[in-house]
Amino acid sequence: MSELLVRAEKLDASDELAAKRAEFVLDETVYLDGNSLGALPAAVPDRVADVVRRQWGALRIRSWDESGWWTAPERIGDRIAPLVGAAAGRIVVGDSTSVNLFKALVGAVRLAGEGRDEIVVDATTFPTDGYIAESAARLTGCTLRPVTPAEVPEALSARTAAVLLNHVDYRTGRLHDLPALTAAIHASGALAVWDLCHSAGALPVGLDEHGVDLAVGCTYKYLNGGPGSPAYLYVRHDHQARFDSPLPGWNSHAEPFGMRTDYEPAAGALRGRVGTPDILSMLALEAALEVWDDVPIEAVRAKSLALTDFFLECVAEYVPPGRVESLTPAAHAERGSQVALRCDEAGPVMKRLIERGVVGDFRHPDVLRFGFTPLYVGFADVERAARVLAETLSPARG
Ligand SMILES: Cc1ncc(COP(=O)(O)O)c(C=O)c1O
Ligand SMILES: Nc1c(O)cccc1C(=O)C[C@H](N)C(=O)O
Repeated sequence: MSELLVRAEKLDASDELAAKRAEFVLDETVYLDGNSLGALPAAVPDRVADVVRRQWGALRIRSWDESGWWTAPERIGDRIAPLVGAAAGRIVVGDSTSVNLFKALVGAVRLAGEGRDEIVVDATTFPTDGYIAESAARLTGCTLRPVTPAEVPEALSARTAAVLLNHVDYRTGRLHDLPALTAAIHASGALAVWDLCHSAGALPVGLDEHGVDLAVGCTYKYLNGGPGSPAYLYVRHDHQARFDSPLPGWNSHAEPFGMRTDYEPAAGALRGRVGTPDILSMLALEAALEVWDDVPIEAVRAKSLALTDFFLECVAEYVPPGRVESLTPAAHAERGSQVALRCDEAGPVMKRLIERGVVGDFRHPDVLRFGFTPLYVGFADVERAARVLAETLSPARG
């Protein structure tokens, strides 16, 4: 048995989160794609069956009250809140990340007020963020300034209304300095809008502590809510009374069943609601979030760093020199919960890895992406993934 495999087994034996794996539906596959679609928590199928058969099938319309359907967006928001460092009443669940980005960005420009007519956006961002920022800029009469996150401080000026950044970059896995960038944005008088898709559920975020103005995130990655599960919107407490959503709907009205022609926004984060929530997906997410009941996010972060450290070490040991190059920073303070390896022929290489039971993903043009979800990935999985990668890249051994 190799020295690394012996170490992997020791690390698994002392892993305080190891038992969590049993709360997920998994097989022999090494699943390193939870940064795209989280695995299925075992509690979800029965809950969904109950929602469909009893809540919808038997109770029908009564479930809006009796099964708590109407208040689900705020209730589930409160469940996500501690994972991203927010107090209750700051987060509302619903719609997609893309839609929430639109609400947050236009809302931020409206909060920034007169004279501020620029939106700064991460030029390396996940595409949807860039598209939404461009449209939000056009609709609000702002100019869009795409810059790299490192260039943000020098791009800020008295004209900046809002800055949209990713906490963790989807391609490289780089973790950006949310406290420092938020402070710099505030020093210029602008609002900070953060996309937490690749950090929520993988590491502490500290939204309230760092005074983040608005934030959005998806729930189908590290929060394991399921394909297309609803996203969320965070609105800082002292902005809530002035938050002017560009998508006001009857669900965010102060008196939804008053059916009034005039719009009066509800108080609190539920101002971020729009129309009828997607109850089946939302209640699947609620069941999925139960795995977090006894898990501190700090423990998840510690294991995540140990997993990515160990993966980088195994890759350095097993993979022939020069075949891959890590795009993910070595420094813990700059690393999310994934490792991105640049590799020639990355598409076919990932295809072969998947055929051999190691599932990561390929990102155009040359990136192998491996996501490490500490709730269900172990150290022996990591060793196996690096070993199979090495065999895949060394035809004589593969
Ligand atoms: C950073 C980031 N933002 C947004 C999205 C997607 O948003 P939506 O759920 O609206 O497709 C993703 C992933 O798909 C993402 O990685
Ligand atoms: N949302 C996705 C989907 O509907 C299909 C396939 C992949 C996704 C993803 O989430 C991709 C992911 N955001 C990424 O980081 O590349």
